[in-house]
Amino acid sequence: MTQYNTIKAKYPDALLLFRVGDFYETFGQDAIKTSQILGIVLTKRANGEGHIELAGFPHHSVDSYLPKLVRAGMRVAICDQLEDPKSVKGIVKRGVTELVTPGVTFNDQVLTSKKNNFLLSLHKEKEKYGMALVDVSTGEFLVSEGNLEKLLHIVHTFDPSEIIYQRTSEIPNQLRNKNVFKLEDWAFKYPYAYEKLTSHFKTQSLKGFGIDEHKLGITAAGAIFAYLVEDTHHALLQHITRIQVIPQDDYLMMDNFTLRNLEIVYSANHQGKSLLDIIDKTSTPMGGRLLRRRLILPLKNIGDINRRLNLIEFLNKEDSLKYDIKDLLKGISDLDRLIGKLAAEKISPKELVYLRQSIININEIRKHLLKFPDVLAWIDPFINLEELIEFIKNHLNDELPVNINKGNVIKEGISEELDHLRNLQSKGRGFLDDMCQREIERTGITSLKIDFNGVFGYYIEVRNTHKDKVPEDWIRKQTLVNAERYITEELKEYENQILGAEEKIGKLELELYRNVCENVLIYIDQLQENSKLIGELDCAVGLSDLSVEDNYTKPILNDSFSIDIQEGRHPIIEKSLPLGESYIPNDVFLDKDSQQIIMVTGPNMAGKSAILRQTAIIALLAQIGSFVPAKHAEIGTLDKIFTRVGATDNLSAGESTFMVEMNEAANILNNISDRSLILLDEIGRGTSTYDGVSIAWAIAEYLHQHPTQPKTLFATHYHELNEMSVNFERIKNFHVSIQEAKGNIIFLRKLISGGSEHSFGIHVAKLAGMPSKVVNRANEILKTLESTRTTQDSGEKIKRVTEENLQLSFFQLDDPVLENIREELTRIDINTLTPIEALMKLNSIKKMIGR
Ligand SMILES: Nc1ncnc2c1ncn2[C@@H]1O[C@H](COP(=O)(O)OP(=O)(O)OP(=O)(O)O)[C@@H](O)[C@H]1O
Repeated sequence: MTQYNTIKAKYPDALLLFRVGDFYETFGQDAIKTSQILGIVLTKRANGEGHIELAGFPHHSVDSYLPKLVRAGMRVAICDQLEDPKSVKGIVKRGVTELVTPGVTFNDQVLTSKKNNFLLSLHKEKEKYGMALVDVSTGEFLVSEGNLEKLLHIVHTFDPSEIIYQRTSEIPNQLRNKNVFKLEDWAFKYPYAYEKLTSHFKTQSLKGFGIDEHKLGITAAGAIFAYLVEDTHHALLQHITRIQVIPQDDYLMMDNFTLRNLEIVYSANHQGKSLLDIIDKTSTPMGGRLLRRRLILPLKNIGDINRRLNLIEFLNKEDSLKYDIKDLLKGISDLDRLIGKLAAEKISPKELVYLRQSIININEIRKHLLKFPDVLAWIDPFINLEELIEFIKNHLNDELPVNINKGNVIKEGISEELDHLRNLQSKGRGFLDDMCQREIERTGITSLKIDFNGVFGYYIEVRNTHKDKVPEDWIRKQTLVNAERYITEELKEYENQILGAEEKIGKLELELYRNVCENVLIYIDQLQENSKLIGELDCAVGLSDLSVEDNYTKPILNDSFSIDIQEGRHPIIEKSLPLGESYIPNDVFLDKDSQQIIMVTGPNMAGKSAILRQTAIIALLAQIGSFVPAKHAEIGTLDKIFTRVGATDNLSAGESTFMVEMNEAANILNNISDRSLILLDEIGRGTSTYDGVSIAWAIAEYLHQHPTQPKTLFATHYHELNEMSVNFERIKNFHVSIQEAKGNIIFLRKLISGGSEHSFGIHVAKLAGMPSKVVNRANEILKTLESTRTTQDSGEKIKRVTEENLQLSFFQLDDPVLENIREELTRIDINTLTPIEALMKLNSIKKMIGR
């Protein structure tokens, strides 16, 4: 326990797995947590005066238990026995060999194959943040700098599993619910960072990486090295071969709200699907991760986008080639992570087999592609790794065990010594059989046998009845009840050789295996390059399949300021419609100069939001270089997409819904550009009608008059906004059509030019099962309101309707009650009252009169 306490004191924030014999044990608070998370038994053991809690599991189960602990947000320090217990007297030396944290792990069970696992390091100076991101499992290493908004955008985009920051600085509120870890100040020093990075990359300066200017980013990156090497004991980082700046200017920007609202990588509800879920048909982890990255960082450069599109088009045409490639892709493992494990000396022989197979498949793909030289215009050539394949083939056996200790990894003919020892080992059994036979003949003891145990080694066993026939040169070693055990000189010598051989074979194989791994590591750059290309090719193959299966077309990207989509569809909704229903495609045309803002009105449930979102998603898919769900799409490239939806709840952030709505709208207005696409969905609805209409009107006006003239889709129930098109030439009215039949409505879901008069909200309330009393009363009020052309006097009208239709005469009531009711009624704002609130008000009025 003294040894345990000393080690534990060095890792107060981590859960310490303490190796004791064949078990990993936890003690005290760690044991309580471990037993809760893993559902294993918690025991107590006497400890000095009191008791200490204890929970443990067999060491071989660590691979299945460790991920559960890390997934539960634990930092786990693995403390191993550093020497062979057989070779020492007293307490065996122990030490922490690895600290596994949510953001630093190679464990396949903790990692998600199609998602990067980033660790983010933050360094703040004044109001500016330096950020560095590393995925230790794949070797990606990125830096960036910027204000809080940029930081939040990076966090949302890269979704780090863990954040490290300086002990003396404050973590922004918005990141408090993440796994955060404070690091000592010394780790965040620029000279330290510069030295660490240049010595890791073996360069004089960081100029070659284009990050030299990013002082804060470099400082944050240095802290990553401190954390990996000093804190978590991951010093073997050869697979981190470069550091890159996140070039934000190259990408189409979407803020957090937009990423969420368009359900790009996460669906809004648990059962739902995200855009990524719908379009991801990749076969490899590299392809899956790249597609995710592309979706959150779409391109702006038309040339780069077209390279991607042309590759998909090519694959669509070359069907049989695509089929062959897809088959080969399926046999390619997570090359990036295998390379990571190789560098960290954590790769098992079995995984080396996967690596070998992956390279073989890549080589086959390379050969296929060589037949089509045109492809080189769209994807860089794969590097020929035939030599490496040969090397692995020549050094390792075809079938390899999971664990190197199982042996039989290195091929015959590689090491003379190994072959000799193996020979000795395999001949061993025959030697013993021969000796046994010889001794039986010499002594006449027919039941004599030769065996082995851990205490005496090899021995000859003779039953007591034959004791008298034992020759003199045998040395007695042990007496049993019915038998005696002997050793001989010959047996001892054999034992020395054979036992030594086994141990030597183990050691030698391990050494040779490490050698092989080191030699494979020489090819790290080529392997990483091929892995990157596989990601790109896999993305293209997946998107090609998607375009064929779901009838997507190749978009045309240009420098114009318009978006012209014909028969566009919403890719997620079209996949989630009930059987038998098909998505109704729609045309959308937006142009900076002629049709800058489209005011979309139409009944509730008609499909207004769907049209807004599909327009953004189609543009976004086009800019990641994917075909799009439309008959025809011409997109003047966008640099920003903004979306705002009126009155979404954000109570958890401690802000009123309307405040959030206005905050976010303000953010849009302050950041627009001439290549922005803005979706405003019922903006203003979170306040009273008058305020709402006024704000919505003013926002639309502002966007119209803004020199950048950003393209905007504006869905609204404020039909008053249709009047804007009279005075604002680039605002055009459209509505989503419905058909009325016998008091019911049929949703046609077609976007048609012109405004609409009704919202049919009451009809939707009826569909939703609202009590008929409320529905009827709402219809009554609606009729009166509709007879009023202007909104100004509608309140008056409602009041009149209310007074005329009340069945209860106020004059029958006592005066104080009457006063209260009058007051209550005057406080009601009918324009913002929902049917449910109306019912509740009615109920409270009833209570006032004692009913
Ligand atoms: N073009 C379409 N084809 C088929 N179904 C559609 C289409 N557009 C929308 N829908 C269906 O109608 C539902 C409602 O659409 P949406 O949310 O866009 O309506 P809305 O007009 O914005 O409604 P509200 O004004 O109440 O917010 C969608 O969830 C989808 O199931």
